[in-house]
Amino acid sequence: MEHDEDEEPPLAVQIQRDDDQSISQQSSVGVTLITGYLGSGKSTLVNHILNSQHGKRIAVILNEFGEEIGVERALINEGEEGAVVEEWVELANGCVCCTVKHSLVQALEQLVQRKERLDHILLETTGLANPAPLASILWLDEQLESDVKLDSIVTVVDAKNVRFQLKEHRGSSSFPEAYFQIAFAKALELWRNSRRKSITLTHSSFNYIMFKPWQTRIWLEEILWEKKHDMDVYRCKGVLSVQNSDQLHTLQAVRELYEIVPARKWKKEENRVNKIVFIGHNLKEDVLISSLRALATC
Ligand SMILES: Nc1nc2c(ncn2[C@@H]2O[C@H](COP(=O)(O)OP(=O)(O)OP(=O)(O)O)[C@@H](O)[C@H]2O)c(=O)[nH]1
Repeated sequence: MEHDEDEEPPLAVQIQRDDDQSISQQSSVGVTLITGYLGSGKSTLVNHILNSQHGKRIAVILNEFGEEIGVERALINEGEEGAVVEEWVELANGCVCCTVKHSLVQALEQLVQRKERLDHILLETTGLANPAPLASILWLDEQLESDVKLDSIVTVVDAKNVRFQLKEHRGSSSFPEAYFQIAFAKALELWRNSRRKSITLTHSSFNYIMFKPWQTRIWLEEILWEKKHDMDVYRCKGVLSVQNSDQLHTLQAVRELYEIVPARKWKKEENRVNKIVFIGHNLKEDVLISSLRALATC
């Protein structure tokens, strides 16, 4: 091949780089996994983070069992200014550590591809999630590796009930979720000093009912305190439409402790619904439904 000795070599051209863009492409978004047993205070912690003045753009991924959808989000108040949550993703139909892994990966991919870059992602698991498979998704998935990274696993522990939760499974061949959640934690949040069955009371006929809070309290106390129907209710949570109130009320119970409190105003476009989730042993759906119906007709 002949070379023209006089030919000038091509000039090296400086590539103009948008520094901000290159930095943002290099750095990955941190994911904090918030785990902990049923009713330990995960949503309360998420609420606290979202309402703190940190100026960060945070997305929240909530994992709920199918029928709980909508309840969990109602229990987390978005900040007064409304801009604290950049994006909500609700993963339904199972536990994120087993059956909805694929949706989690998709949700993470979508979040990191957003035009507006996120500063952080909070992933709140169900109370019965084992964090190990989740940690491995966030560590090993090559496609995700460059965009998201596992920042930490925070396990919220209910100091009042943790001993009971751990003892309950002693001697059984399977480890309880509570063990795994604590074993994998980078940080333990100590709040408040076997598979369970979950029943969701949600029926179109309940949606037009406006409950009286004092009657609802009596109904709940009969179930939780007096064990009137011989059910072992570990956790109960829900949203209620209450008489003479424009506020959506939330119902929260962990064992015998419970509260029914106004959370926020019902939105104009929103249907006032009633939805209550029970988690425990020996739950009797027919008894719960009939006693709740009786309450509504009082
Ligand atoms: N006294 C007290 N109550 C708390 C504390 N943290 C949470 N709670 C209450 O415990 C109940 C359950 O709290 P959540 O934050 O909904 O618990 P969770 O872990 O998200 O519950 P699940 O999603 O069902 O697993 C609510 O009534 C909270 O108000 C705490 O530090 N002290």
